[in-house]
Amino acid sequence: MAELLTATQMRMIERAAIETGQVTGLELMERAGRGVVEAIFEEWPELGGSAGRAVVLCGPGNNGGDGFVVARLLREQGWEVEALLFGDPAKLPPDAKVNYERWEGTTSGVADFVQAKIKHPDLSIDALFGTGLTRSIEDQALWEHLWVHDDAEDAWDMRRCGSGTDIVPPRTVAIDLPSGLCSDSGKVLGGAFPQYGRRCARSALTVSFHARKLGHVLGEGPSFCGRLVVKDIGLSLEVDDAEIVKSAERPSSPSFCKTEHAHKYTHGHAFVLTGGVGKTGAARLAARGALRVGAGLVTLGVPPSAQMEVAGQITALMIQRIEGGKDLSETLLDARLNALCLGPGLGLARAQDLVPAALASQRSVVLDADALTAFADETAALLELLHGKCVLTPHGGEFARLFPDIAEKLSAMPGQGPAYSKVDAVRAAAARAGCVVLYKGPDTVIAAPDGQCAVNAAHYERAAPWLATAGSGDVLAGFITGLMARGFPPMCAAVSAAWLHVECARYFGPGLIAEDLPELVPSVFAQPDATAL
Ligand SMILES: NC(=O)C1=CN([C@@H]2O[C@H](COP(=O)(O)OP(=O)(O)OC[C@H]3O[C@@H](n4cnc5c(N)ncnc54)[C@H](OP(=O)(O)O)[C@@H]3O)[C@@H](O)[C@H]2O)[C@@H](O)CC1
Ligand SMILES: Nc1ncnc2c1ncn2[C@@H]1O[C@H](COP(=O)(O)OP(=O)(O)O)[C@@H](O)[C@H]1O
Ligand SMILES: [K+]
Repeated sequence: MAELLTATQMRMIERAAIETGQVTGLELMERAGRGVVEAIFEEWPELGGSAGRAVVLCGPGNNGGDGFVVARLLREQGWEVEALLFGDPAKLPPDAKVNYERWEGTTSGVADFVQAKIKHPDLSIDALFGTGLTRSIEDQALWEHLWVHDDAEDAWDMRRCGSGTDIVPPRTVAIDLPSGLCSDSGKVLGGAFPQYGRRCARSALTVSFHARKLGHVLGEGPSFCGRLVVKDIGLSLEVDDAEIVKSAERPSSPSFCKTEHAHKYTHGHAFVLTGGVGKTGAARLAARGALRVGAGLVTLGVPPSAQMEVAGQITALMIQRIEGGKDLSETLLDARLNALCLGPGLGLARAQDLVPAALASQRSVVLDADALTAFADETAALLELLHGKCVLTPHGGEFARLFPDIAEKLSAMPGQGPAYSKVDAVRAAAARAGCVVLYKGPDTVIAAPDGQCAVNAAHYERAAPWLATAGSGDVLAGFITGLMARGFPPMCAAVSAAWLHVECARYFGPGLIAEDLPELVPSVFAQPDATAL
């Protein structure tokens, strides 16, 4: 699986490579700068044939050092380049200082920017702060220059008139991270000036090194990065760190494949509980999802009032009357019913009755939607009943109801970096719940109580905005239930289902509705090379 690194982990990898003599810090910086220039010409091939004009904003650390490498390499290609340094050259860290000296060009201080020779550059490069940003940017002159970078050309005028704040100007490049973004959380750390609000430099292209950082995929990060390119700088990823967060991808083991000689019960029997009459659609979507991911059998547990409604809507699915918790406990005496799904359209009263019976059975259980909300006022009681075979699938509102203190920490304005992230929050929630928690969103984070964690990012090449449609979360709950019925361990089921969910949406594209999702599973399964990006 691809790793998503924190700033500390990236530094560990870099340090290990330097200390074992594989490479010097200076060589890494050179490779980083070369990677940025390469990415720029890959992104805008039209810039390759001509000598353009570039402004490079360099910061006081190694991110600034990368900037000086880029400045030099562009100049070597005949570009007119102006470098601006925020900070004291004498205080630059050693490798950055060497590259400052190698630059041998004029370097203005950031405060002189208004006198800068190059107006409306072809490229504006943000090498101010990368993984070393630890606090908010308090220098107003610097902050205004970030705006100029962000606002290159006409966007500046539009913003001055108070509009166009979402416009991404052309050819702005961030080295490693857009300055102002916290590399571990994707939260905006930089610039808390009342007249500008809390903002971060927005770039059209972000070029990072070795691996994605968490801040590229979490929270607001993707909206500031533009396109994200990761360049190899020759580091190896052999870090034995259980803390490392993975990027969700197609499972290899257990895999989605079915063995040739198995029969339907080998693949498990999923049981999805529905709400009352007029409220059964969500559970039917989940059940269809469970069937499509390969559960051998799927049965809907319906209250008597909804029996006719459900019977008229299903074919391969089966139906079983479940009036209340007592019925459910009796039904679950059949040990073949091995994975349960409660929540979609269940209704709060019915959830309060059925969830304790479901959890007492010690089966694999997915709790979603109403099954979570029903316990908002008695979370302690729910936490008491949860066990290691459960998966909770809250969206933001449900998460805040179940874990209000954690949600508050997550939404607090960060003062210092690294800021408390969605990864921190979901890990804390999973540890408290003693089971897997999948917190939905374009940056879905999945964590287990032992700290394992994965992010299923629907961003960049994997953007899936059409998943924001009623009922798509119900299908996801069904996917997880179906995979658990098949014997996938909870964490693996949740990560695989989240990955599949986004792949289905990408396969369909615009116009997707929740009903389409289960029907797209065969197409995604048939694509051997659908990969995590
Ligand atoms: N690791 C690797 O493998 C590789 C890393 N590489 C590159 O190095 C970058 C990381 O470099 P880095 O650690 O020097 O941090 P960086 O982002 O330059 O900032 C630190 C400086 O900013 C300052 N500062 C912080 N916050 C501030 C604020 N709010 N307002 C004002 N100042 C503030 C801080 O000051 P201090 O906190 O020390 O007072 C310090 O001076 C990384 O992103 C990548 O581009 C590549 O070369 C390839 C290999
Ligand atoms: N912008 C988006 N990009 C990608 N996925 C999204 C986006 N918005 C929502 N999703 C996904 O869509 C699903 C919505 O689930 P949920 O909020 O429970 O809605 P519902 O209850 O209507 O099914 C989740 O899996 C979530 O991760
Ligand atoms: K930067």
